[in-house]
Amino acid sequence: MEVRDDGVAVITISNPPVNALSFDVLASLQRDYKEALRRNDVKAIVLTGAKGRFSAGFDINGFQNKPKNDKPWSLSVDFLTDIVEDARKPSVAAIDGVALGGGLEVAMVCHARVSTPSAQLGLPELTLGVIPGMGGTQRLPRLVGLPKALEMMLMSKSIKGVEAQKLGLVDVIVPANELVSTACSCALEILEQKRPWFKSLHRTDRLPDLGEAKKILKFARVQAQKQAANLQHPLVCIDIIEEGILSDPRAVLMKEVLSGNMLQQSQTSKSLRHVFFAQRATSKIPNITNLSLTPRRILKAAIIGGGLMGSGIATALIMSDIMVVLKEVNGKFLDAGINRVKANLQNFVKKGRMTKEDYEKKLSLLSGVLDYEQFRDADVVIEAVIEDILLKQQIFSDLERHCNSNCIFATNTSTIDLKLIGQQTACQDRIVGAHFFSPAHVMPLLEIVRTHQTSAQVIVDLLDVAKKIRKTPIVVGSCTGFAVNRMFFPYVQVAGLLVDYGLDIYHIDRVITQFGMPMGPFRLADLAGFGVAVATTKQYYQSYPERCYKSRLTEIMLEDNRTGESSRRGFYLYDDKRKASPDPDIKKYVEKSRIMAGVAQDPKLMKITDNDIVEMAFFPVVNEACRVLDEGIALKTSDLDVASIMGMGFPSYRGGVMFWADSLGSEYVYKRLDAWSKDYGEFFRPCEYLAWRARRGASLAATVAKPRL
Ligand SMILES: C[C@H](O)CC(=O)SCCNC(=O)CCNC(=O)[C@H](O)C(C)(C)COP(=O)(O)OP(=O)(O)OC[C@H]1O[C@@H](n2cnc3c(N)ncnc32)[C@H](O)[C@@H]1OP(=O)(O)O
Repeated sequence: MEVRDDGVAVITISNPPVNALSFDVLASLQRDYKEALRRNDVKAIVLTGAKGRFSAGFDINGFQNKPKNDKPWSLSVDFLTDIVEDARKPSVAAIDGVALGGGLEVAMVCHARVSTPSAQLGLPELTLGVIPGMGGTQRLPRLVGLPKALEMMLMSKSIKGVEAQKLGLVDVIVPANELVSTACSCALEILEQKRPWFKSLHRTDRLPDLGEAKKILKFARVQAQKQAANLQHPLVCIDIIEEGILSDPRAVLMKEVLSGNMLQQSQTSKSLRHVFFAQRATSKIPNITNLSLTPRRILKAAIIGGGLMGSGIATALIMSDIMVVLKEVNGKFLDAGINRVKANLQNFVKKGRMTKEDYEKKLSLLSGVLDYEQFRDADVVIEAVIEDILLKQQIFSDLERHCNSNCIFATNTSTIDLKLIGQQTACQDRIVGAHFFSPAHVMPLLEIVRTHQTSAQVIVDLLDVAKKIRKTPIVVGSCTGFAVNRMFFPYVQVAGLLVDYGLDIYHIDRVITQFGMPMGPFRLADLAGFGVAVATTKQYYQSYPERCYKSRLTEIMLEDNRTGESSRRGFYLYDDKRKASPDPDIKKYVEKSRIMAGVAQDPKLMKITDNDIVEMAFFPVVNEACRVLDEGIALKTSDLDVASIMGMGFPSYRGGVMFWADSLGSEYVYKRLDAWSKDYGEFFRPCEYLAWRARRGASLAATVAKPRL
C-alpha cells in the first residue's frame, strides 16, 4: 500500500504470474484495508494489480487446503461487505489485464471501476465446478442486469472493458498509462459527491421485476439442464441468484459461501480443477521446455494437400495471422481446397465470430500454388496428403531440395511411422508430426509427434505455433495411432462387440450420451462416415492384432451403400434437417454381423446395467491408455486426460478418462477387465501396467512413465 500526497491509498495486489488471491494475499489485503480506513491521512482507496493484471481470482491451488473457519463467510460478509463496501471512504478498482472470479468480485465491492479497453472481466467459476463465492452471484446481476449476468456466469463468458462500460460494470475507460491516476481522481470525486457513491449490493435499478426475473431464471434452468444434465452446480448458482433477488442479498451472501464450500468438495469440482492444471501442464516437456530455447517466429507456412484436413489446417493458421501457401497437384483440386477455406471462414462470419472485413483480411493471407517455388521462405511445411508412404517419402525428399535448411517439416499423418516418412532425407531432426483433428479449424487439440531424432528446437517451435492458433498441444511418441487414436480404437471396437453379443445400438448410444459424451459411438460413426472408419481400423488391426475385436457391422452396411450421415443412411436415418432417427431395419445387419463373428446373444449381457455399459465402453480405453504410457508414447496420465476430453469428447467434468478411472480405483478397473476377458476374449485383457498398479493399490497417475520413443 502506498499513500499518495492527494490522500489516496493505492493498494496493489502482487502475486505473480496472475495475482491470484491466495490466503496470504487476502490476509495482506485485509490488513492494508483496515490500515487505510483507520489512517487520518487516507481519504479514499484505489485497488489495482501489479504488472498490468488486476487479479485472476481466488488461488485455485488453495481450494484443497482451506483453513478451517467458524465463520466461513467472514471474508465475503464481514470484510468485503461490512468493512469495504460500507466504509466511509470510497474505493475504486483500477483494472487492467484480467479481473476474473474473485478478482472481479473484489472489484465489484468497490464503489466504482476504471478499466482499460482491453481488460478482461468475468466470473468463470462454473468451469471449475464451483460458484462465485465472494458476492459475485449477487452483485453482477445488480450491475449488468439479470440476463447478461446469467450469461456471463453460466457460460463463463468474460467481456472486454469496452463492453463492460456499455453494460455498467465499468464506469470509466482509460489507456493503461492513465489507469491509476484516473482511478485516484475518481475516488476523490466520489468523496466530494461529484460522482455517485454506489454500493453494488444494494442497487436494484438494473434488476427486472419479480415476474420477469422468474421467467428469465426458469429459462436459464432449462438451458443449463440441456447443456449438461449431469451437473448440479449451475442450478445451485441460479438458485442463489434467485434467492438474492427475492430476499435480502446480504443474508444470501452467507449461503453463497456455504454452497460454494460444499461444491468445492464435489467430485465434479475436483475433476474440473484437475483439467485446468492438466491443460497447462501439456506444454511442459522435460528436457525440452526447460532448456531455455526461444521459439522461432513462424510467419509463413506451406501446406501440401487442400483436402478436408489441409484446408482446415490452412484456416486455423490464417485465422491466427500466419501466412499460408496451399499446394495442390492441379488447378481443379487447388480451387476446391481454396473454396473449402473460404467456406470455413464464411461459417465463422455466419456465426458472428468474424466480421466481413476480417474475412477479406484473413483470406488475403492465403495463396494457392501448384509447385514448390514459394516454399523457399516458408518457416514450416505441413504435409496433409493421403496416407500413402511412398507418396509421403517422395514429398519429403522434394521438400529437402526446395526449402531452406531451417524449415520444419511436419506431417499430419494419423498412422504412419514418422521414421519411415523421412527415411530418404538427411533431415530427420526437422521432421515432426502435427496431427490435427477434423475439422482442424474447430477441434482444440494438436498432437505433436516426435521421434528420438526430432530436435528440441522444433518441438519448442511447434508448441508455440499451437499456442498461437489456440490449440492445446500434447507431445507424444511415434506409433500407429499415436495417443488419441490408440485410445479411440478400443472405444469403437467395444461398441461393435457389445452389439454382436446382443446389446441394442440405440440403447448403447443413449447410455453413453447420458454419461456425458456429446454423442454415442454409433451416432459418431455416422458423422465421421464409415469409409474413414474402415480404412483406419485396418491399420489398427495390422499393428495390434493380438487385442482387436473385429466386428464386421460397418463393412456389411457399407456393402449396402449405407455410409453414414452423408448418405443419410448409417446406423440412423437422417431427414432433410439431418435429424437422426433409429432404423428398425438395422436388425438384419446386426444378425449378419453376429453370424460372421460366430457369436450368439449373451444372456448375461442382456441383464447388465447402464453403469456396466459405461464401464465396458471406457475401461478398454483406460487399458490402452495404460499401454500408451507404459511404452512412453505419452509422458503423463494428465496428458491423456486432456487428449480424451479434447480428442474424444470425454466429459471434462469427469476429469478425463484416467482421472475418472482413478476415482474408481485401479484394482476395480483391473478386476472388471479381467473378468470380461474370460467371457469375451483377449480384447479386454488388462495390460501389465494396469495389473502392476492394481496389485499395489496404486493409482494410474502414481508414476510418470519413462519416455521411450
Ligand atoms: C471465490 C471465487 O469466486 C473463486 C474463484 O475466484 S475461482 C478462480 C476463478 N478464476 C479463474 O478461473 C481464472 C483462471 N485463469 C485463467 O483463466 C487464465 O490462467 C488467465 C486468463 C488468468 C491467464 O491465462 P494465460 O495468460 O494463458 O496464462 P495461464 O498459463 O493460463 O496461467 C499462468 C499461470 O497462472 C496459473 N493460474 C492462473 N489462474 C490461476 C488461479 N486463479 N489460481 C492459481 N493459479 C492460477 C496457471 O496455472 C499458470 O501456472 P503455470 O505457469 O505454473 O502453468
